[in-house]
This record gives sequence, structure tokens and C-alpha cells, in this order.
Amino acid sequence: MSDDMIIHFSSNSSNHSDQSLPTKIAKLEARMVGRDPSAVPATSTAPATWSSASVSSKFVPAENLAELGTSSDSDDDNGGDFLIQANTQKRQKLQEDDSTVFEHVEAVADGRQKIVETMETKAGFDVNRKKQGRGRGHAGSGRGRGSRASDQTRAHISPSTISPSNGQLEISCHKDNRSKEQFGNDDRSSLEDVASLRAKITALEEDLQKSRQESSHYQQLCHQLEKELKDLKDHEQQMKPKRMKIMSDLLISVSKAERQEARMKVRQDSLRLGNVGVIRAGTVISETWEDGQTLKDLNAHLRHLLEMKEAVERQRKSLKKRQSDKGDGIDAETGVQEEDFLIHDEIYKSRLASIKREEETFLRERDRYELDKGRLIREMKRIRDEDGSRFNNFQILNHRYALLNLLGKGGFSEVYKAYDLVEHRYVACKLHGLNAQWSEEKKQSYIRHAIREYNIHKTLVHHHIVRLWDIFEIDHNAFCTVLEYCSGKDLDAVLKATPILPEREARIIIVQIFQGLVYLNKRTQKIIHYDLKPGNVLFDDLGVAKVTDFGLSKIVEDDVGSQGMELTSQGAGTYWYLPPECFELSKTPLISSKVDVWSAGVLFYQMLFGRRPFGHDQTQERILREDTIINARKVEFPSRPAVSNEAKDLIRRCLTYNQAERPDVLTIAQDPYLTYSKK
Ligand SMILES: Nc1ncnc2c1ncn2[C@@H]1O[C@H](COP(=O)(O)OP(=O)(O)OP(=O)(O)O)[C@@H](O)[C@H]1O
Repeated sequence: MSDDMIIHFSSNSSNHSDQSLPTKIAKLEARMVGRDPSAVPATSTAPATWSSASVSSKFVPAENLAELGTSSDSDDDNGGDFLIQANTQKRQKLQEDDSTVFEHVEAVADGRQKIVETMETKAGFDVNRKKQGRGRGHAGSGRGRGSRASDQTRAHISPSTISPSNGQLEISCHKDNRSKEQFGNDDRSSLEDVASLRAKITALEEDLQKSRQESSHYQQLCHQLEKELKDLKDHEQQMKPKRMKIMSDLLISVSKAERQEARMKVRQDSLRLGNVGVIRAGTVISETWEDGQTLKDLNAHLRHLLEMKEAVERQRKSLKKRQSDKGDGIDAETGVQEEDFLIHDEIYKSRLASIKREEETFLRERDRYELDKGRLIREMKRIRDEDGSRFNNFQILNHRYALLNLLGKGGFSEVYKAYDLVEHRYVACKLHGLNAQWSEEKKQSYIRHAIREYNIHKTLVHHHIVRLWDIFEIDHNAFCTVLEYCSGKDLDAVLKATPILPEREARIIIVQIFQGLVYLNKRTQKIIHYDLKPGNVLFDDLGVAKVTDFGLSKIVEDDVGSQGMELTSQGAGTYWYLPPECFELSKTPLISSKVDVWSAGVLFYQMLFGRRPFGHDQTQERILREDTIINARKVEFPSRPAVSNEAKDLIRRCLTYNQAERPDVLTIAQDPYLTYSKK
């Protein structure tokens, strides 16, 4: 038996499950050299050599071992120990050769593997770029298969070293031949791999092609959509003026109808309530109010009732006189008895009571009519202002604000209801007109004042502060501020219609005003409103109260002391609502948020009692002349209507004469009366 054969056996014998194999080989060798195989011991003496062949042993196919096992099983010859030693050396040499070949084959296989991997990676990369998920899957499986192919290559090497020939085991003598064979096998399997990889590449290329097609299809779609979007935008841009025109036309026709209706209502109400008449006195023409028919009738009724009352009282007086004249007996003149006196007196009393009731009813009705008359006069004034306004012909200002109807006219401005055609909401456009007759200096001062107001107001964003949206110049003599539109009445109009509010309603209004004031005082740049009055509290359509008009407001500088800052620009705050320190003339007054606390106290008092606490019936000029507010040391409460002590206490705190003792906004806002919590 040749050394190669032994090596072959040893290579194949790594199947440790067959422990009898070395013994068999020894016996076989012994027989071949003419020795007695039975002399070979049952267990091999060279376990170390067996284990040293472990590298190649793992490549032995099971069927070869079976084949070998069968042939050696039928042979009972014994082999000598020395042979096994000699064979081991040879086998080691062969193993070295084998491993060189093996490395070479592996290198080739690895080279192919690298090519395949490169190709796959490339294909995988392309596919990845097109189809992420799928590409990654392919690349992974490709690599997996590649390494398997490499394993297979190695597996093929081992059997190639064994070549069964004529039923006998024969080891190939020349390593090169064996290597060629191995390469042959390896090439075959590698070719198969390459073929399968090519097929895969073809499939991937197809995928890539498809993805490219899809991508170009999507790109086309994208371009198409972009074009459509651009067309739509262009169309929208073209339609914008048209749409604006349609909308403003509709708004104008509604406003025109409203104007007509307002004027018709004024005419109708005038008949009932009165009208402005013109009186000429020489060259002087003046206007007077003439009551309407209903008011005339009411007044006539009241006059008649008064006359009746006087007549009954006269009768009663004379009856009493006669009664006292006659003493206890019968009246000599009329023959009326004592009891008749008593009955007549009772009749007159009863008549007087009924006249009084009737009178009260008529008086109530007259009050209602007086309120209607006040409303009518204000509406007439508004219409007259609207008719005289230079903005009354439905202009569109700044290309977006469609002016509608006049809401009212203030000292230096007109406020129009308008529609913002860009934001699609109603707004109030306050139009500040500079009088052409004013000096340039006065105009500049007015503009400075308005810009200051704008700069303060624009930063205020709070639920209980009217928002200021915009400001722009209309022309050389006018500019406009755009405000949040408050569709409800202002508090002044509310109090004119209902001078006394129920405490519950007054409370929720003052709470909202204080919330707005707290906001003004919690900002880094604190603000004193300085002109809180009923006309500057507006209501939206839900009844939410909002403070407006920051024309006189003051920014509190950072470094002011606890008593406040100097009042450098007095402004023309409304005197009924200003605290005593604002009337200090001997020195520059120090003011703080306590000014607004006082004003809020006056407002609350007025809502509850229907009159202002100080100088209610006085004109502004008289208040100043008579030092009404400087003398307003203590607030008095009427006995009616009944108001809670908590409300009165709050008013007292707000109207604390001494500024140092009066709480500021943040302190008074913590008064339990101003907070709501679930009981
Ligand atoms: N944002 C608004 N929303 C609805 N109506 C408003 C708005 N601002 C003002 N008004 C109304 O416009 C009218 C005039 O307001 P404006 O503030 O010019 O007048 P004023 O306060 O009476 O005058 P002045 O500010 O000169 O004292 C008032 O009747 C007021 O209720």
C-alpha cells in the first residue's frame, strides 16, 4: 500500500465515529507486506496522526467512507506499526502540498467571489438606488450565496484528491494533475455560480430598467403636476382681482341696502321720536330738537294726568275745609253728612292713587322713548357724518380693505366697518385725517402721536384687548389703522341704553377689563392705559369685552420708583375717570398703573348705579374749575339699587384717594370679587 493511499485513508478517517478504521488499515497494510493481519492490535497506536489530518478530513464525502469501510471490513489482515509511522511523514508533506493547492484554489475562488461580489454590489447598489428594500434583499442573498459558493469550492477540493479507479483506491501521483482536476471541478462549480449570478444580474438589470422607466414616468408626472400647479396659480392670480371685485361688489350692495334701511328707520323713528329743526334768528341759523308725535302724545298725557291730579287735590282740600268748618253737624250749605265727608275723601284718595299709577306708567314709557330718542340722535349724527365723509363711496384701501359703512366719528378720526379681502374678515378701519388747515408742525405732532399709539398697540395680543392689525398711509393728509372689528356696542352705548346693569353683568365686565389690565402690567414693558372710559370698552358679537384706544397710554420706564413715573404729557383723558394725582398742578405728578385702577373703579360704580361717583352732572370744564376730583376724598353709595358689600369694598379700594395707599393693578386683581372659582 502506497503512502498516498495511507494518507488518503488518514484523510478520510476524520469521521471519528468509525473508531475501528485505523485498525483495519493496519491489518490491510500488514497483509500487503505479507504479514499476519491478525497480529495487528485492535486499536491504532497513532491517534495523534489521525487527529492531525483534521483539515482535509472534513471534506470527505460520506459515500467514500462507506465504500472504504466496506472494502476494509472484508479484509482481516494485520498491518505493522512502523508503516503507520512512515506514512504519517509522507502524509504531512502531502498535506502541505494540498494546502498550497487548496490556497491556490481558494485564491481563485476568492477572486471569482470578489468579481461576483463586485458585480453584485454594483447591481445591488443600482437597484438599491431605485428600489431600496428589494435591492438590499438581493444584495444580501447574493453575498450569502457567494460565500456558500466559496464553501462549495472548498468542499469540492477534497474529493478531487481521491480518485476511485477499478474498484481500488488510488491517489493521484502528480499534484499538478490533481490541482488541474480540482480546478476543473472548481471551474465548473464557479461557472455555475457565475451563470446563476449572471442570471441574477440580468434579473437585476431588468429590475433596474423597470425602475428607471418608473422613475422617468414619475418625473414626467411630477413635471405635469408642477405645470398644472403653476397654471392654477396663474389662474388664481388672474382671478384674484375678479374675485375681489365680485366680493366687494356683494359687500357694497349689502352695505348700500344697510345704508338705505338705516335712513328709512331714522325717518320712521323721527316721526315718533322727533327731528332736528332749523331756527332762523336774523342771519343766525341754529338747530333745535323737535319732539315726534309719540313723545308729544306722551307728554300731553302726562300733562293731562298732572292737571287731573291737581284738580282732585284741590277738591279734596276744599272738602277737608268744609268738614272742619261744619264741626260735628250737618253741612248747612250742602246738607252733606259726616259719613259723606269720609266717603268723598276716600274717593279722592283712590283717584289720586290711580293717577299716580298711570303717571308712573307714562313716565316709564317716556324714559324708554328718551333712550330711543338718544339712539336716534346718535344715528342721525352718524348718518350725517357718513354723508359728509370723503371715504363714504366704498373705496378699497391699500388694495385689500373694502370700506363699508361708518361706525362712528371720534375727535380726530372716522371709524369704518371694512372687509379685509386678503384675510377674509371684517375689520374696523380707523381713518386719521389731518386737517389741511393745520400747520405743518401740528400735522407732524399728530402723526408722531398716532405712530406712538400704533407702536404700543401693535405689540398687544390679548383676548380682552382689541387687536391692531395694520397701519398704512392713504395720502399726504390721511392714514389708516386697521383694528379687530367688534360688532357689539361699546360700553358707552350700552350704558346709554341701560344706565344700570345688574350686578352680575357689571361684575363680569369689570373682571374682563381687569384681565386686560393685568396683561398690560405683566409685560416686560408695562403700559398705563390712561384713558379707560365706557367708550373705550368694546364688545364683540359674543359679548366679550375688549379694551381699545391706546392714544393716551404711557409706557412705564424700567427704572421708575414704586410711586410711578412722571406724567410728562398730560393728554386729554376724560376727567370723570381720572384720579386726583392727575390733577396735581403744583408739581409734576407721578403716575402708575394705579391710574387705571381708579378709572376701573369709576366704571364699575357707573355700571352699578347708573351715574359716575364724582362730578356726574358736571361738564369737563366745571370739574376742572371746581376741583371736583381733587376733592373726591370719599365715595358715597346710593341706597338703591342694592349692591353687594363685596362690590362696594372693591370700589372703595379702587377709589382710594391717596395714591400710595391705592392698590396697583396686579394687587387688586387678586381681590376675591374679581376671581371666579367653582364653589
Ligand atoms: N374696533 C372697533 N370695532 C367696532 N367699532 C369700533 C371700533 N373702534 C371704534 N369703533 C367705534 O367707532 C366709533 C368711533 O371710535 P373712536 O375711537 O374714533 O371714537 P371715540 O373713542 O369716541 O373718539 P376719540 O378716540 O377721539 O375719543 C365709536 O362709536 C366706536 O364704538
